[in-house]
Formats: sequence, C-alpha cells, structure tokens
Amino acid sequence: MNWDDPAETPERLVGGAADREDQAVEAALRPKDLTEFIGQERVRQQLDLVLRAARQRGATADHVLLSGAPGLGKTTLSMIIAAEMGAPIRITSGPAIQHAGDLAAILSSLQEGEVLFLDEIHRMSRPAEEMLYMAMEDFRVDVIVGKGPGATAIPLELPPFTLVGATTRAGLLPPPLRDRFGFTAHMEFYAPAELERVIHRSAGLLDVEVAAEGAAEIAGRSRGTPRIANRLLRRVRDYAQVRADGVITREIAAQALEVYEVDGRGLDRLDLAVLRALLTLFGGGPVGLSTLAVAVGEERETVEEVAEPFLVREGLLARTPRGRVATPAAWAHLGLVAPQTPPQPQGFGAGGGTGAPGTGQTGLFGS
Ligand SMILES: Nc1ncnc2c1ncn2[C@@H]1O[C@H](COP(=O)(O)OP(=O)(O)OP(=O)(O)O)[C@@H](O)[C@H]1O
Repeated sequence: MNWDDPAETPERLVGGAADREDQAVEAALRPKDLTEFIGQERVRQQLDLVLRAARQRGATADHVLLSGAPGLGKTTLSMIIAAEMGAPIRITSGPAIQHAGDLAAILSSLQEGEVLFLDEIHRMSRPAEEMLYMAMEDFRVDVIVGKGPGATAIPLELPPFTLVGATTRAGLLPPPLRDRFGFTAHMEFYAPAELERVIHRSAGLLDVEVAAEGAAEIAGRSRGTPRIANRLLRRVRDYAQVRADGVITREIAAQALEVYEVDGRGLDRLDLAVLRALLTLFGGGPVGLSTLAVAVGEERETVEEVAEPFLVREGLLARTPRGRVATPAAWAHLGLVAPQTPPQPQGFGAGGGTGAPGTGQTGLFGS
C-alpha cells in the first residue's frame, strides 16, 4: 500500500502529501505574500532580498531551488515569488515531463518574466533535464527535428523566465542542474509555535473559533508540517461542531484527535504499531526491518518509508547496522519500562528474518 497516495489512503491524517480534500481547500489557505508566510525566517529574508534586488534592477528573478519534505510550503512559496514579482505562474511537475518535447512546448509558450514552477524536479526524464540546463543558462533550447543522421537541431530563443524547482530530495539532483539555480533554500520542519500561528491564521480564514491551548494541542500533533496542521484543524473543527459548541479548546482538540488516532506527539496507528512491536515483541531490538514489517502486517517499504522517517526524526527509533533499535524515549512514550539487560538479537539481521519469536502476532495486531 502506498500510504502517501491519496487514492489509496484517504484516511492517513498525518501523511505529508496532499489528499483530495487538501487540494480542494489549500488554495484558500495559502499565504499570498512573504509577510503572510509564517516561519522559515532565514529563507524568507534571503528570498526577500533576491526578489527586491531583481525588482529594483527591473530584471527577472534568479532561478530558485526549494527543497524540503512535502507540505512545508514549497508550492506556496513559488506562488509568492510570482506574486512578489508581479509575474504569472505556470505549474507543472517532473513526472509530467517525460519527453524533452513536453518541456520545449512549455518553455516556448512562457511569457517574459513568467515563473515556471517545476515540482518534483528530481523526477524529470534525463533528456528533458539536459534541455533544461541550456534553457536555464542561456534562455535557449535546441529543438531536434527528425531522427537518426538526418536530425537537425533548431535553436529556439526563450524569453527570460524564473524557474522555481521543488524537490523533497535535493541530494538526488545532478550537480549540473543544482548549480544552475541562483538561490537554493532548504525548508525546515516548523516549530510548534509557528504551527500555532498557522492554525490561528487558517482558523480565521475558515471562520472557526480556536482557543490558544486548542491550537497548541493541534500544533503538537502536526509533525512540524503546516499541511498536516491545517488537515488536523479541519477534523477537529468537525468534532467540535458535532460533539460540542464549535469552539476548539484543548480538551476538544485532544478528544477529537484521539478519535482520529493521532497521539499527543503526532504518531498514528501505523507508527504506534511499529513502535509497540519493536518494544513488546523484540524487547526494543535490534530487529531486522523485514521481521518488524511482518510483525505489523505491513510491507517492508511501508515501514521503512512511511513510519520510520518520523520515528527516527522524533528520536524514538534508530537504524543501526544490526537492525532497528528503540531509544529510551520510545519506552517512555509508550509508558513501558525498558528491560534491564537488553535481550540478545535472535538471529534477525538487518536484511530480515522470519517472524516474531514465539509471541505470535494476533494479540497485538489481530484487529
Ligand atoms: N509558511 C506557511 N505559512 C502558512 N501556511 C503555510 C505555510 N507553508 C505551508 N502552508 C500551508 O500548507 C499547505 C501546504 O503547503 P504547500 O502546498 O505549499 O506545500 P508543498 O511543500 O508544496 O507540498 P508538496 O511538496 O506536497 O507539493 C498550504 O495550503 C498552505 O496553506
């Protein structure tokens, strides 16, 4: 199962990728200029300078690369760049550009100064990527006409434009592409206080009354991600409307998120299942990834790519050469006591094993 695919997992409240409802409502919640954009102070200041300077020179802004996890505001920032430059914006993504011709068609139809937002730029095809090098540097592309020995390259001049590339994996970009961006910004996860501001702002726009402690309660469960904060806010709003008087207090937020199975730290059912298995079935590890996945009844990739990154980030789980290991914080979070002497690994290498030792899986994961 792909937990970040909205079609497959509409119920995953703490996934970073946008689900259908997010896509429908996000436009209304997006900050429209840099002053409205919350947090990311350094990125904001640097970008402000880049854009102001370009405006003063009457020039098109330099190409911008934004990297960071899903839902941190890369699309929002690209729209703000266009708005600040008074320029139109064209939005596309790496997977949508599979042939160089697809890119040539987009580039040749850009207006002067237009912002081209290329999401998931690391997923573009190689020929398109190579075409982009020249377009970014010289505002020119060579369109190849014909095939084989008779093929000819016809140079095509482009109007100056600003490419805003977004990627969740800056390390995957080939250096020649990375080097062609004049400004690169890495977006960090948001501090709880910043997420509280995001929640108050969104609550205002959605016409929902939220108390300071209610916003703090939601912020603490939002995994440092504005998209998740906005999504949890909408679910808590539903609960407050149906079960209370519509006002989001700390109690209402906590009760609502318990119903939706998002715990006080933002862990959901899958995260907790992985952690609980690691602690109760394997004494805190080390245990191989495949064994852990079997124990929670999930694919290895799901555990590795969906649950683990947040558990590692939160300091609850460590990946070691001998397998996955729970940290003291994990024991504390589940209210369990770590065994005095860590049990010896029972033959589960990092590459996998065959299943939980003797304890069986039905009690914990049978439902
Ligand atoms: N700094 C911020 N201040 C206020 N709201 C924000 C901020 N950053 C993001 N948001 C909100 O979070 C939502 C998601 O942001 P956005 O779509 O820009 O994320 P993204 O990084 O482009 O995600 P993806 O990588 O999935 O495309 C937006 O609707 C926006 O309202």
